Amino acid sequence: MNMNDITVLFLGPEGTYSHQAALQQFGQREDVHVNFVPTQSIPQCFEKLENNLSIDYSVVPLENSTNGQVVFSYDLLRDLMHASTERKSNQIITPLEVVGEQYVSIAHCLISASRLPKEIDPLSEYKTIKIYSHPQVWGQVNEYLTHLKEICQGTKFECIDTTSTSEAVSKIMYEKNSDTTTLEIAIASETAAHLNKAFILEHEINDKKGNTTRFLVLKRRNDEHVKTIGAPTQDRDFMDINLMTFTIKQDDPGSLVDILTVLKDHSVNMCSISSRPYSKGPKDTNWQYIFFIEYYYCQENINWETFYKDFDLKCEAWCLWGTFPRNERYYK
Ligand SMILES: O=C(O)C(=O)C[C@]1(C(=O)O)C=C[C@@H](O)C=C1
Repeated sequence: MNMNDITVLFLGPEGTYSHQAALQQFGQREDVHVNFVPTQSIPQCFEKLENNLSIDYSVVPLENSTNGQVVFSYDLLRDLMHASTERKSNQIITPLEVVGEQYVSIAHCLISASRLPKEIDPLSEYKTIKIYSHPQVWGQVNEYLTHLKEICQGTKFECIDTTSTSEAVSKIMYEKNSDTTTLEIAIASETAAHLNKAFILEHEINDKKGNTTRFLVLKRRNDEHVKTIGAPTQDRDFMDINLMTFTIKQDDPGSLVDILTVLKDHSVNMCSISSRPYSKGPKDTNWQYIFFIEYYYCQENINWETFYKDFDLKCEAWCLWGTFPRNERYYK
């Protein structure tokens, strides 16, 4: 492999929405050769990037415009913060950082291994219909599945999780089902159907047209070799975003408000906030949370040094995941 090659990991196999995100981020590059490498799970996108120096980037889904957080990714960010031992005061320095974001349009199709006599009409003839897809998808096609169940009143439906949407198509194509009373179908993109030479029974079955998933681009922190890609630049029209996670002094009344007041006092404009359950160890009490915030990072009028000092005083622990340019697709 050439020194100028870069290797990008994504949730595979080819044809997933994560693959599409990786192509959008790196596919146009003419200065380097990009190797796109599929992996089997979102945890592997983190683990391999951290430990395998031949991997330069990972692209992971973060949130969907219809059904919200991709909890697998949120929890992996949380767990990595928790496992990291490098610390400056209350700031935790993780081995991975975020250097970019991507937005992919989600257009799910109902897919079968072979052509059915009449698109979706004959589905009611099956005793059982097994539908395979990535768990994130069920909340994106809820209304469609309800409608399908109404058409097929006598049919038993089973929704089966796969590691990705494209993997769902591979499953129905290559794992032969000899039971003629059971139909196995998948929900995935048109690209996944074409790559596997499968048949599309119905296009655009997601409940909301314009459904979009947001992805993060990760790399090893301070990896100079790949520093240039996705790093914030000064001469762009788009804003830079910071992603931060933090935990609060749980039993102090007003501790979350105190932290958010630091943003207000420094005129830092927050653009998202969410939380996930958090515990430091098996003996920890339930109902503790880690918070994820994003804010616009523009230099004008803000003294970032004092901002981070004040932030550090109010948090139990915090981690700055990186500064990255707001992707132009955000505005579409
Ligand atoms: O299975 C895929 O195709 C993926 O890339 C994963 C994923 C996700 O986890 O959100 C990506 C986009 C869609 O929202 C559904 C699934």
